[in-house]
Amino acid sequence: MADHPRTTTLHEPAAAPTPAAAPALRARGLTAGYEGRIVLEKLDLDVEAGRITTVLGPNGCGKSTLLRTLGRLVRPREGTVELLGRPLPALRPRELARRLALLPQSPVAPEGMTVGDLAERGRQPHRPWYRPWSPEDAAIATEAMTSTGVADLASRPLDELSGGQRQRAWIAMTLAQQPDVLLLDEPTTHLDLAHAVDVLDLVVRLRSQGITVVTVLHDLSLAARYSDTVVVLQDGRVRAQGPPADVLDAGLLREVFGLDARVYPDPVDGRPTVVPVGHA
Ligand SMILES: Nc1ncnc2c1ncn2[C@@H]1O[C@H](COP(=O)(O)OP(=O)(O)OP(=O)(O)O)[C@@H](O)[C@H]1O
Repeated sequence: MADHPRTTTLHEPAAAPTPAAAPALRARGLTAGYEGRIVLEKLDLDVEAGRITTVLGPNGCGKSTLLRTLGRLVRPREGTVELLGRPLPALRPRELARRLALLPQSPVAPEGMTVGDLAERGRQPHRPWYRPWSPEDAAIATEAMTSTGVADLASRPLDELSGGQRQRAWIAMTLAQQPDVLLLDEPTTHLDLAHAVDVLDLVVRLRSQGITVVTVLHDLSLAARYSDTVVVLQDGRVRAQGPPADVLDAGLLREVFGLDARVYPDPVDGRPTVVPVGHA
């Protein structure tokens, strides 16, 4: 009997394409928080693959907690999270780190660590203990620094950089990790508008490489400009989710943020621009 040609092997799980409709992240009935405090309650969320999703909501509403739970830094009390169709608890730490990178709000590096050291750290999940540092690792780390504009700073210690340079160095580390899904918690904090736009332009480039990005932003107009989807949190649940133009209106901003605002469509692309007027 003739052999049938094999198109896939058991050793190449990545070759199996994710169905287009499958979300990159799926949370169901997610209840999570900290000792004595529930922050997210029975939250459901689908994050579309290959898109930019931005989580919005007032201070303390649980945006970071949501990102940390999606990234398995906080273990849910109830409910499930699936990453690319697989339950988070089923993933080994190294495998999770190859698929998902989380950049927290205020990451801390050991004293004296350079930008180059940090980018190299991103390669750790791809290097088993028995495999030495390879030219491929070096090329990927360099590419990550180049795409974030910090290659010239490779030998500089992080603690001698400006806030914007440091932020881009951390993003370089997550890129060297080559994740499918990138969670960025307030990546534009401390950045002036031009540098914030640089970081968000980079996020757009990552999307064009097929990376799913979930970010937290406070600037509603920037969120509207750069996001495919916005997710508005209130009382531990998703209050609204969809394209910015469908979600961000004056009524929602009043109810969720207690903000009186005028929302205008941009004359060029129709994306909403939020002009705050005062406290609602
Ligand atoms: N490690 C922790 N231990 C206990 N409570 C925490 C911890 N981290 C956050 N919280 C609390 O959980 C709630 C949600 O915090 P979280 O940081 O998720 O909110 P956030 O929406 O990201 O806020 P912000 O916009 O201010 O960054 C807050 O009441 C906060 O005080």
